[in-house]
Amino acid sequence: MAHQEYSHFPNGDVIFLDRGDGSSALVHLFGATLLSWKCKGQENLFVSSTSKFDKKKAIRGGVPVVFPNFGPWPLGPQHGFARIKPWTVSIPPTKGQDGNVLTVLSLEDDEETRNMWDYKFKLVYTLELKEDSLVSSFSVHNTDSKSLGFTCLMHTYFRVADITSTAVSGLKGLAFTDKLKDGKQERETRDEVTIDRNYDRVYKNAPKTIQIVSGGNPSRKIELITFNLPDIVVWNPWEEKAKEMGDFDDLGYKEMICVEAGKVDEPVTLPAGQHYECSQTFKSLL
Ligand SMILES: O=P(O)(O)OC[C@H]1O[C@H](O)[C@H](O)[C@@H](O)[C@@H]1O
Repeated sequence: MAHQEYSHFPNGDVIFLDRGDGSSALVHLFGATLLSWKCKGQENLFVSSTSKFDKKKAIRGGVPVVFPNFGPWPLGPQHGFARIKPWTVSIPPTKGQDGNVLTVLSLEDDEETRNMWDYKFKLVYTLELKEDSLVSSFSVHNTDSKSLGFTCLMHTYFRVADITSTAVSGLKGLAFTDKLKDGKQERETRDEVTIDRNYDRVYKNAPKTIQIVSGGNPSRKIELITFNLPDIVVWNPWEEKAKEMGDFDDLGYKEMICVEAGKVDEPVTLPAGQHYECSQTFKSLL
């Protein structure tokens, strides 16, 4: 758990949001990666104990920000550069009169990003910690004089006590692409999506609220509420692929499920001077 504790990191690497009532969040400035979200003292995110934290490779776990490309990218690294850039704190964690804590991080184009992807942009990532929820708002500002196109996604690794008693509900009837079957298009027929092997599916046009329910000890029930992030990726590497990844705990697949809200099926085209707003909210129902 050390990688999810504020005291584990050198000054300046992470920021800590604390309501003082068991509700807290920890964000690493490398990739603006949310490492921890606790509600009533209970951790709800998974971070691999073998994650590198070398400020080169994306952090394996929490919520890395995927931008400007989801998946393999001919212009740069898989899932884009936002998750491997140092972000700036625009507003440090600030407690309001309601006890909620807000912070704002940002990332702008630089020589390195323009060498891969020749656009000027500004990303603004606002996190607001409430008693039983965390609201993460993401906006992409096109500060260039030409149109730009992108996909984006919040790559959330939810912690679960037991993957075999974990289910995602709200996906029934949705068309999905199975990335493990060469992008075959299928339709979900189950009320509750459960996982018993390597999964990598992109569900399209999901409802704005879905639920991740997991049993075992502790049990969890989390609502994922999205705005302008219509697609949901469900991923678990399972045993063999987890072992192949140098930064993934061999047995970690039993304790996580990635449920990733994104705008990935159809890219956003953003005219010069415009911005795109989207958000995801985690709400603990227990
Ligand atoms: O290993 P990474 O680059 O972090 O990607 C991890 C995973 O991210 C998403 O869930 C993709 O759908 C998967 O295809 C990919 O394997």
